[in-house]
Amino acid sequence: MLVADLHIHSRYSRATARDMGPEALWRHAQLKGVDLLGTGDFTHPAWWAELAEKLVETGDGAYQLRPDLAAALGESLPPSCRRPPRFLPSAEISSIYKRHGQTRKVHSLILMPTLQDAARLNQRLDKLGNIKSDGRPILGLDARDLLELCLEVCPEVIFIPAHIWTPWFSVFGSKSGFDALEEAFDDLTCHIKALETGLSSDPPMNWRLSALDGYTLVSNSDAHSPAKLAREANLLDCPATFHDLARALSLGAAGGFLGTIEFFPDEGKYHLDGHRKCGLCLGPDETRAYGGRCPVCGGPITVGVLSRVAELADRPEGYRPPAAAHFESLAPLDEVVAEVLGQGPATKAVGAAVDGLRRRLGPELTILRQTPLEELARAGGPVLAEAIDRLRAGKVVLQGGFDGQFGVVRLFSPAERQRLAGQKALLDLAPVTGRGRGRKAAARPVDSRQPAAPAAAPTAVDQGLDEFQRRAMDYDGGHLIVRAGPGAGKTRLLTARAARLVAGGGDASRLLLVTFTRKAAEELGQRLATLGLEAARTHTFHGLGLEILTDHLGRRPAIVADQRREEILSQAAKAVDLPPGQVDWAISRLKQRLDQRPEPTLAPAWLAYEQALAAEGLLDLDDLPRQAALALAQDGALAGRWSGKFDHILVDEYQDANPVQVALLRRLAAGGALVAAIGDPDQAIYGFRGAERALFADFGRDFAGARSFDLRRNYRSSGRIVAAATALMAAEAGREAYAPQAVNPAGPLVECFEAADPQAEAIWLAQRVVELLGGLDSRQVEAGAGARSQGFSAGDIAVLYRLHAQAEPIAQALARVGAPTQVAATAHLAELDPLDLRAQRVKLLSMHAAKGLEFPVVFVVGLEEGLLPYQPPGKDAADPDEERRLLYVAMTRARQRLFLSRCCWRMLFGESRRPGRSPFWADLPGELLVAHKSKARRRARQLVLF
Ligand SMILES: Nc1ncnc2c1ncn2[C@@H]1O[C@H](COP(=O)(O)OP(=O)(O)OP(=O)(O)O)[C@@H](O)[C@H]1O
Repeated sequence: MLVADLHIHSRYSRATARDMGPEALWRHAQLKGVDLLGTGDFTHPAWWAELAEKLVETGDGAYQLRPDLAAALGESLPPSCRRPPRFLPSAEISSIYKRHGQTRKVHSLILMPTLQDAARLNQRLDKLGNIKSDGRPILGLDARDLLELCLEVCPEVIFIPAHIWTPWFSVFGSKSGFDALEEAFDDLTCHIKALETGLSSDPPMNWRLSALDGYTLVSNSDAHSPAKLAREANLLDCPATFHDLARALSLGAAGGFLGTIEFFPDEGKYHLDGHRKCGLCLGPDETRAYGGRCPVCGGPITVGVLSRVAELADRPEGYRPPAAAHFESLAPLDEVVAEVLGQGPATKAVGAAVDGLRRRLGPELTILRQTPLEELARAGGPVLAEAIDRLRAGKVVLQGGFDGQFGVVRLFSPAERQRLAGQKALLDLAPVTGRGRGRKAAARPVDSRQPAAPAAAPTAVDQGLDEFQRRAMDYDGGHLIVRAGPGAGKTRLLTARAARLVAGGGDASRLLLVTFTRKAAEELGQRLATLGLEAARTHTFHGLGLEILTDHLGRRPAIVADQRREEILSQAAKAVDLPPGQVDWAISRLKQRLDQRPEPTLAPAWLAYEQALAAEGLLDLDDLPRQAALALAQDGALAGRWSGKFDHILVDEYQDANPVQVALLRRLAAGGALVAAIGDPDQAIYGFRGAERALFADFGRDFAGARSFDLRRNYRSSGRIVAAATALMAAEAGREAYAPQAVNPAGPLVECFEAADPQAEAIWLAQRVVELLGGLDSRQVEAGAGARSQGFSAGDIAVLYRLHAQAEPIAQALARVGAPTQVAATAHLAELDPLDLRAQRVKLLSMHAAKGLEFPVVFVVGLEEGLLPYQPPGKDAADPDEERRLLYVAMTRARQRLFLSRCCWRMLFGESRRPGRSPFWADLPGELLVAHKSKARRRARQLVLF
């Protein structure tokens, strides 16, 4: 028979013993009596490398410690315990994500046949999240998608939902789990063969759910130190190989799965309900009587495993399914000896006694389970024999654990213990009454499941457009321009208008939608497709230019490759003695206008650049819309074809238009197409690229007879966020009044933080993220983050900054707390793993890149002089009005929570600086803000921006 412990952690996981290395695992497995051990943490690159170096394949589907290492260590083991374990690559992954509108935190145990398979999985995971910062990585990947990925990498994978009942981090957990496996794993549920019951539940509790009948119930230690190995384990009657294990888990008894070694579930940290801070421990009935609220402080009671099982159970307590496997409840040997000796389990005396017992009798599990009582008495005295006899018979006194506090197993009553302390003998002791739980779960009727929270009723306005949006959607009297504030539903209006035009008899293929970025065009295209409008044309200005030019030339124009363009630019820059970057920017700006005329200082470079491109028959990207507009003006036949091509042209983000783009639109509309432009001049942030905000106001001049509409409602942000952002804009000198109105309630105050330095800012931010997510691991949960949970997932949070260089310390601080993080995707969508798009992570991106997006929670960092408005050294300061609009865009991305921060010290452009607050800070009304300040910290000099 084999003892298998499949779930442990290495020293690369948080809060683990330093000696959790392959050698110590090998040694302690033998002291405990474990034959087959999961390596734990194969996802961690350093641990994987150590395993690859120190383990060798057995040849039949498992691993063993390298013989030379084993030989060197063998001497340190008592001969009675020498039975080297085998290893299988294992890992645990924490998935934290939103599903069906709720934050889910689910842990999964994964076993792979070989380290090479593990490496292939790691490669994929590495792209989806941070697997380097912790042996048990946290990913924003749905547990179902994780299973899909594992199956893709290795169809034989063993995937086991871990400790399925723990409240905070499991598939059935009361705090963030599901009510059924199918809810979590959907179509892939059939690939799950086994469930790990965890320390706080034992098989009889699980037998109460008929839904679990088909699964093998496994138990593992989840050990963080060698001493805890095999505190729970599996008993197998099969060879110690991956495939035999997989077979046993899938077939149960028929495959050689004999049963499990269990903790008394009462000892687990979450067996009963309670509130540790208030010292309150409750049984399921009491929790219900208190309505789930702590009677001392009014906070939520942490509902433990017993209650949660009772909630989902469809069978009475005590039911035993016919196919149920055997199980034994034990306590660790050091705890038993500690009670016999009346000393703590970690004391020297207990350690020495346990050593002695192992030397004489063999591994700990053998002592606890199999050694005859007489032999135990001979080796350890009659009290020990009595203690182990009681343990085997389940005659123990239990005090249940609750809300993160371990329970207690006692083998002797207090009176017995007192007597023992005096006489060290047990001969005349009356037996303790049979195994009793501290509290029992009341049998609950089968149908007493809590009904699922009713989904929020859709409001009438949710289902469509409001009256103002509708008016703009329906208008067909000519050109129109819609001025709409942030969160006013511009995208919604755009697609609705397209759908309305087609529904009213329009031809979808004569509909053109124009956006500024490829990403926006792709998203819009997808939305239109869901409305059945695949035939509508969705283009960027560049894409449109390319099509028109292709038609004009009768072939696709050749576009200069990036590298060649750089060479040409640096040649051209030599003609004027300017840096190539500056020449690039100046040339690009010139090409945003039709009537470009370079300044004399730039003219030689411009000429050299244009001649070089022309000599090779190439165009650059800026040429596409520009040359297209020129071609339409010059080539009558072309103009004829294109000016009649569309009935309607819809343009998003019109405040970002430049003169070339407007010219192009005018030529396309010359045949009678109606142009509908939507935008928000307060969000014009691309002036530095040549966009001209004034074109918005000039729409009526460019498109005669245009009617203008105003959308003032803000559907996105809470009232205080809207008020703060509006005040920011209202402070701009000489600005016409424009006040969006929040549809949502006021919501919480905007939180502001003044940090000593970027590191302090990053740490503060990471702590807020931990709270918003309700804790990412059990330490954080037990430190109170769980109770402060606000129901957000990592994907709900964005951190926005002015310069990319600000991201680094924040990404590091987030990695330290284990938050799944993604620094602005640089890869093009097509290059990403499809799961990448689904992974839920805290997004770090520039304020510019956040344009058009929205997030429940937004942090805007670095509100300082020099950064906002941006003032690069030796160059002109950025336009302060445009910088104000940029902050406005950033703040208005937030739906529910907005955090603003700045640093009092920063290394910027190689200079140590003590920047004051951004001047915009003063424009935010104090009554909307709540301020925090960091304690003085040592400057983190290593944090250097540039
Ligand atoms: N009529 C409406 N009823 C309810 N919700 C709406 C309505 N119109 C828009 N919304 C919601 O308001 C939010 C903002 O909409 P959208 O992203 O289209 O705004 P936007 O005008 O493009 O904003 P921004 O310019 O700030 O990027 C979205 O969550 C959208 O679903």
